[in-house]
Amino acid sequence: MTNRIPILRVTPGPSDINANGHIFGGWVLAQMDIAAGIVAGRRADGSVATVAIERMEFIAPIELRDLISVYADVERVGRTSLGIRIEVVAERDRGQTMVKVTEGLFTFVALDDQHRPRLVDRT
Ligand SMILES: CCCCCCCCCCCCCCCC(=O)SCCNC(=O)CCNC(=O)[C@H](O)C(C)(C)COP(=O)(O)OP(=O)(O)OC[C@H]1O[C@@H](n2cnc3c(N)ncnc32)[C@H](O)[C@@H]1OP(=O)(O)O
Repeated sequence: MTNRIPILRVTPGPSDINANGHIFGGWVLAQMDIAAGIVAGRRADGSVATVAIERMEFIAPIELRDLISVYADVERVGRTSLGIRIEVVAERDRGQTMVKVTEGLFTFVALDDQHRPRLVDRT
């Protein structure tokens, strides 16, 4: 994990805290969607849209001062769709502690100019 390059590095803000004092799941889900969309768009060489969140697991809470790294990789290339696996790691205690906080598998569809599914080059 430590040698991999994250697609995003980001910190949550005070407005992202929920009633438990942790970060809203929706905030991290949005970061995952952005990172996975970048990877899917690169692989599909153009526009993509999220069609499904096939799996999403909140493993550990995110804290306000965490530095969040979002990793995303192409897991599957279909006819017009791509499966992107995402892992989110929180860095805390000035880099002393790394915690895997969420993981997920999102499906994207490559889009043409009319926003309809477009074939992805599978070679
Ligand atoms: C040089 C370029 C660099 C680019 C660098 C880019 C950087 C820039 C990054 C920005 C990245 C932004 C990322 C935005 C991410 C959003 O936020 S998008 C917003 C939320 N999503 C939407 O609004 C999409 C709404 N849905 C739709 O418009 C339509 O459902 C779609 C996506 C056009 C698909 O239409 P459809 O008629 O359902 O398509 P259909 O032919 O039935 O299925 C197409 C494929 O999807 C699969 N599929 C459909 N439904 C499902 C499902 N529920 N579960 C699993 N698979 C499914 C099908 O199995 C099929 O797969 P293939 O067998 O072809 O591989």
